Amino acid sequence: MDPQPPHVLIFPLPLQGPINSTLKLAELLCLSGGLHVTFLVTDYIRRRLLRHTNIQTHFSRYPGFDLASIPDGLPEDHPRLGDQLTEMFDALEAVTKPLFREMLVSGTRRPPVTCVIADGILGFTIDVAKEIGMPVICLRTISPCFLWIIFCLPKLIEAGEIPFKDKDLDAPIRSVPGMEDFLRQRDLPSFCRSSELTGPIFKRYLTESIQVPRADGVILNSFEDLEGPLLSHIHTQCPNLYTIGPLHAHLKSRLSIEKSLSSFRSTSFREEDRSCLSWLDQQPSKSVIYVSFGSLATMTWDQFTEFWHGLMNSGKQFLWVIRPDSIAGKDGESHIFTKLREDSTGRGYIVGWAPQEEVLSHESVAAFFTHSGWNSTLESICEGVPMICWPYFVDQQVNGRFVGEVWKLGLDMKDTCDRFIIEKMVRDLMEDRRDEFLRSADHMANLARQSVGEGGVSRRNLDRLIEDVRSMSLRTSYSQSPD
Ligand SMILES: O=c1ccn([C@@H]2O[C@H](COP(=O)(O)OP(=O)(O)O[C@H]3O[C@H](CO)[C@@H](O)[C@H](O)[C@H]3O)[C@@H](O)[C@H]2O)c(=O)[nH]1
Ligand SMILES: C[C@H]1CC[C@@H]2C(C(=O)O)=CO[C@@H](O)[C@@H]21
Repeated sequence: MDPQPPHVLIFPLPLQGPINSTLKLAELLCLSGGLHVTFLVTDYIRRRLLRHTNIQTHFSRYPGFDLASIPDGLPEDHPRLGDQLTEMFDALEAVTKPLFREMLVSGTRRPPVTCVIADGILGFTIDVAKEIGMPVICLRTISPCFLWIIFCLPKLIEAGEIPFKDKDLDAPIRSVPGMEDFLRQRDLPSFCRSSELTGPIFKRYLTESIQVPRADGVILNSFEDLEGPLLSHIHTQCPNLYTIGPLHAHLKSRLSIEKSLSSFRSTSFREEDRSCLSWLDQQPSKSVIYVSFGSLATMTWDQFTEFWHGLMNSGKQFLWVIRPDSIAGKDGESHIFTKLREDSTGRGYIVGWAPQEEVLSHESVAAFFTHSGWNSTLESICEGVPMICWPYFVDQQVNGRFVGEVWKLGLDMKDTCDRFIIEKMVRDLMEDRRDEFLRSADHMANLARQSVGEGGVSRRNLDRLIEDVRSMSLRTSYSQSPD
């Protein structure tokens, strides 16, 4: 049989965070030339991408690119948010898995798919690929430090370190190699706490610790200078690692070489309020703290008021992203935020969704109050913006610990929400300890830039990934029924 032209089908977890970074990978593969790339999203996500982004116009420049979609088995009005996410995973398993298999074996994709790159939390994609003899590479859009904790879950259980028995959240955790000196109970994901150890999200991650090492390779959205010795630990589980991040910076670096290609306007499937950029233009240099907790995190009204008073009492200018669905019990009550904008006497500016990468690169932004989602963390690192971390769930707890304790790029405020602590941390980061954090933030930003630049390690790892995808495609021997 003649060798197939390499055709990669990329299947991200259908949520804003994972899609942001995976779309960057898709474009990097398109830029490499000679690869067909199918980006597979759910029908729900496709409609939102088409409504809120210029994805079709943008990718029309790549003849080998195709945006495909597949049902996720949920009703259109399902929130696909918060604690209903387990319903999303169940529906993907029950409804999407057989359709995904059919898509691969039916031969309807032209040219036939020769390699799958899928989010490692979607374990069924590995099962299907292995069943039909298709090469499969896992992409993990969460932090490598969290991925390593996932791989250590069996060890943590065996050592009796999870679930926590005495709930002393400052008690050290000793069963994660490479983190013995600084990991505490409170830095583990919330699903490790006894009430959730039998929950669906814990079981999903426990499965992941077995599934991901079955893949032919694992792609990490990070860079070797940031992760250091941790990668050698992950390597014991996944010998074929491609550390090619930060993906957003990597794509920006490649596009700057192409010159003729403008970068993607936005991958957000929420309407961005770009008026915040005009507000930032009116602020003095390095005078603003940007506050944003990602696409999934929510807070109570009490927590919101603590943040409001803490920010107002800090005396600093603040730009705050408050998604309409992010405050419990206040869903869609946007009039509250209009009034808050008036009450903040010009000190604060509130939007429902911001062009975050542009905000973080703006001259007036000095600090980032973040939930420590991995995309936000990398974006802040690349812009040299110090962080205050207020993690919500999954990888964010350990990300916040690495930012505060290991990389020294900011302060970790986890497990508290008090207006006086918020005020003090904002002042520390923007005044009293500003120079200390700026030095380490500038240094890490330079290392990030070098890793994705000409000759950089992430650049070389991407070249290896592309070569491996080509050679895997030559070996793809699974049988496909004719049209
Ligand atoms: O107003 C906003 C707020 C965010 N963003 C962007 O949205 C993305 C948010 O991603 P992330 O910071 O990773 O947070 P989440 O949306 O919460 O991402 C989920 O997915 C990530 C990657 O898998 C995980 O690391 C997180 O913990 C998980 O919550 C980033 O690219 C931001 O630039 C905007 O464009 N505008
Ligand atoms: C809500 C989270 C469950 C799994 C996803 C995830 C991951 O481990 O890939 C991290 O955060 C969110 O994107 C999802």
